[in-house]
Amino acid sequence: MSTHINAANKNDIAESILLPGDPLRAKFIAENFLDSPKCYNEIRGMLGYTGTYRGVPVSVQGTGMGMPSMGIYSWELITEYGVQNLIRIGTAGSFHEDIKVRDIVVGMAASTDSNYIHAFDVPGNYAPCASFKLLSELEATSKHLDIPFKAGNIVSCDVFYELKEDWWKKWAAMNVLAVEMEAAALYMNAAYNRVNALAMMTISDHFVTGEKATAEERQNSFTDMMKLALETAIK
Ligand SMILES: O=P(O)(O)O[C@H]1O[C@H](CO)[C@@H](O)[C@H]1O
Ligand SMILES: O=c1cc[nH]c(=O)[nH]1
Repeated sequence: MSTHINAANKNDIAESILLPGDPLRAKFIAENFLDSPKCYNEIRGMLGYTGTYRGVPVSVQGTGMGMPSMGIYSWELITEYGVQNLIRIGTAGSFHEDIKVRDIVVGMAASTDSNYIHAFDVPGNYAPCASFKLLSELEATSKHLDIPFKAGNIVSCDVFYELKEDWWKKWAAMNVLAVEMEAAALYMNAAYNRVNALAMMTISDHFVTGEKATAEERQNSFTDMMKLALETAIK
């Protein structure tokens, strides 16, 4: 048991885990994709489950919104439960016309406006990046399942409701693909602890066209991303 996760034993959580921000997305995945799922965490309603996917143990854990919350869950999963492969499956807002709502975007790197890096006291600007191992496995899975994704730099922001309407355009000018709120913290925690992390997001909002997915879609659909993540997790 750790401060925010009350799994009884270390072995109650698998070595590979999917991390949606929304705990009800975790429940949906457990109920629709895992065999014999068992709920190991209900603290704060941040649901976590372990089951098997095609015979291999896999867990799925809600992480909440924002870097402090992702920071807490990923740190406890890595340092107290020995999790080795952490795959965020989130939603994001697209900055580019050719990256559409329901497309899947993978963060090869995660720029950020947060100061989460202060915890590690590096003497310069740190570039949080994805695990090459997981990214290579995802690429193979994507070809096999014929589920495409776009990979590039994303940005993890602290503020969802920015006051300046065109705040995102400067990130878009640097070819940053999309915004979400957790990947950078996940990548930093994983790097520091020498484990593998990858963040993939389905586009739910579009900054250019104004299109938006519904809350229900963000919770229960986006199943292509779930399949890609599960197949990558069991490699
Ligand atoms: O859908 P999730 O995984 O929560 O991800 C995105 O959605 C939330 C904002 O609505 C933030 O957590 C952001 O990163
Ligand atoms: O952080 C996020 C997630 C989805 N859509 C956004 O606009 N921002």
